Amino acid sequence: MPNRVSESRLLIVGLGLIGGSLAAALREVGFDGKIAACDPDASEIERGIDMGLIDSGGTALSQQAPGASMIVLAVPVLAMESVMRELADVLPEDMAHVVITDVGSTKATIRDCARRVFGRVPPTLVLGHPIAGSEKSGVAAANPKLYVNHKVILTPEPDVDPDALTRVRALWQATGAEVLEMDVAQHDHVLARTSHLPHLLAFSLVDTLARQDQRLDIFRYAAGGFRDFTRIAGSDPVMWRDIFIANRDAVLASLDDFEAGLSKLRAAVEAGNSDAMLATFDRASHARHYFESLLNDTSYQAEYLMQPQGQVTYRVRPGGQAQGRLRVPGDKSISHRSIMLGALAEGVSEVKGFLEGEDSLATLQAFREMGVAIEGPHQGRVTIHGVGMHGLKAPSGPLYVGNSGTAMRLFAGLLAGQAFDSELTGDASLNKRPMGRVADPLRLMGAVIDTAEGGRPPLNIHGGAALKGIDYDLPMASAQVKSCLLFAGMYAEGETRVREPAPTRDHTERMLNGFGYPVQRDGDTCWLAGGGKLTAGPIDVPSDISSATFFLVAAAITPGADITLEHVGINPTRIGVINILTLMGADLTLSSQAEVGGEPVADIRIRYAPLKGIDIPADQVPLAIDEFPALFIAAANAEGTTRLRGAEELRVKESDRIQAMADGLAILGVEHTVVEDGIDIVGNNRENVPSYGGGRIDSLGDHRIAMAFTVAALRAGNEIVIDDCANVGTSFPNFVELATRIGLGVKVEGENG
Ligand SMILES: O=C(O)C1=C[C@@H](OP(=O)(O)O)[C@@H](O)[C@H](O)C1
Ligand SMILES: C=C(OP(=O)(O)O)C(=O)O
Repeated sequence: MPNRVSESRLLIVGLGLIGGSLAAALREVGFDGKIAACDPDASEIERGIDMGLIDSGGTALSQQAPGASMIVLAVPVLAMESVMRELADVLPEDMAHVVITDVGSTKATIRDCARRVFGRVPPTLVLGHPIAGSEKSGVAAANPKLYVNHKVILTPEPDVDPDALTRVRALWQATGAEVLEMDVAQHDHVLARTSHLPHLLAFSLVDTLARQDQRLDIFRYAAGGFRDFTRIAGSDPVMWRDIFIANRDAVLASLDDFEAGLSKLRAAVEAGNSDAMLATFDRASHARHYFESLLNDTSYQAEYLMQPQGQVTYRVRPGGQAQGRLRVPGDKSISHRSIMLGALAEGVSEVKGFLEGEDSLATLQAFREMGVAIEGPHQGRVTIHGVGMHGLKAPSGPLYVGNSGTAMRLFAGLLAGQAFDSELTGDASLNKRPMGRVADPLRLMGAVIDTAEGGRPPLNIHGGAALKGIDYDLPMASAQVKSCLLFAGMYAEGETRVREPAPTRDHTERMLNGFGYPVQRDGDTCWLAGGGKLTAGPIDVPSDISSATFFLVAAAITPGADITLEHVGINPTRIGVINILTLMGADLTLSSQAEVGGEPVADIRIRYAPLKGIDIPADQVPLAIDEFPALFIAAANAEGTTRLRGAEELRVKESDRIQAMADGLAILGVEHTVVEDGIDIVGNNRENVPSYGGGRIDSLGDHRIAMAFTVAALRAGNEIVIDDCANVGTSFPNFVELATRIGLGVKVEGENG
């Protein structure tokens, strides 16, 4: 066993909480050597023996040191030098056989002591610091679990004896600690900020309040905040005095930073500057959650952005009804853009109907990490305190955008225009998707962007590039690429013009105009001039037609069905699904048409009518690009063949949607032929006979594949089981609830909690 502690006699000098807990931990793991202790307080030694922690001990180092194979110095930092001097006297000239280590909270002063006492740091002296403790002191408080899952930092000198280092590591690993190494200066700098400064503040706050006249009341009524903030003010005063003497310079530097931050906050409170206060509290609150997730060893994304990523399986009963009135969540494309534009605007934007799905929440979080104060979401309401076109701050790490191609591509355009460097990364599905389509034209504008091999994420965007407008012919019909370039164009010199091979969703153009940033259009080309600004305003996000589609198809294929979907966005660049279903014979009616925040909306009623196969018109493909998984299910329930061509873009979505759907249709027994840019599907619509069988289908983690096959079960002969459905939460968090409400039998398996 490499980590076995094989010391014959361990001597702990200073039998307090730290030394006593070390002895207790070693006892608990069955350490078979002798443990002795030396402490000026004879009663502590007696107590240690009574507690069974040590075998022997005494107050004189000259009697305890000889014969020890390892000595742990667990005395206060300022006592280190005198202890080392005594050791130098009693230990033999050649100290090669005794390994010495310490537990001091500062390292440079202890290294200096060693140099003064021994002439150099002996190779068998391994300086260390267990980051564990408690406000309690004395051996009576010894706790065998004190070090479990705590860090112990070793700060060995470059010429350390490797055997000594191995033995000290083994000692701490045996207590359950995680052992790290760093150099002395780094240790002292880090500890000044993470431990010494907070202790100083806690001592100071309690002392200040305790000196005030009404201190009894203050302590009697002090609430949890006081208790939480000041627990460490109960720590050992001598030890802490020593630490502040020993680590003076690093502590003062961190105190300067703190005082600067505090005086800014003071000014904000004084002026009643609510934006400044919110921005600080919001950043701090998220940073605190981030630390907590680090401490708990879970990833930030896993904890805050993603549903538990365990395997989620939908088990869907064959048959069922499709009846009712529903409102599906807010539009994903508009939700992303509302945060992006609201953040860069001047003023406060109030958003209603925001999609609280993982994709749009990841976008919101990314802006928080760039210093934007955002309140909510609370039931679809979000308040964004815009920072202006140049007000974003450099994030402290990579920006994680989850599963969302839209976020990564639109962010790429925005970030290319910033003064700071940034990195965009996503989940396993997104990290396989092509980003050259945005990186290439952005480079033509002067952006400096690195991608992984094959133009895949992560994207590293170098700040400070001077962008120039370009005139760009999109090689594919993509609203994401168009929007990316328009966003970069706001930061570019001159005009940025984008020509589309076919119309794609125009939310970016509408919303920019709504925020007072003029975007013009002539035929297939739209353009804007750089250097403008955005003015905050209210945003009303309509329900997402892409989410509504699953229920449109549910009703279109289920005899007797009648569903009304309320307040759905019917932007002409998004209604391919309405046009295609109508061509297939579906019975659709629109009512309550209105315009909200520059986007048309309507209630859509759909009643069952038998469907027939069609050739999908090429011009409808970009207008229904996200709706094809569901439309393939409609096709499987339509009499005759439905033919789709010109849809190669489907191959680079969250999955290869042509292949993923074809594989699922094959399992259900639906006849089909796959081609590079589309598919032929041969369906049936005999009312009293199931259209296909059942089976187990892999959604490949693609939300739309999972939801499409859920709806397919309405006309299946047997149960459909769909694996890997957790990502439904990216676009449609309450899908199962609404599906159940209209009459589908969905059982969710494997969800945590
Ligand atoms: O701009 C947008 O919000 C979107 C554009 C489309 O992608 P492409 O631009 O890649 O076609 C669409 O598939 C995506 O769900 C959202
Ligand atoms: C393709 C989609 O989204 P994105 O590209 O943003 O991941 C989608 O929602 O179907």
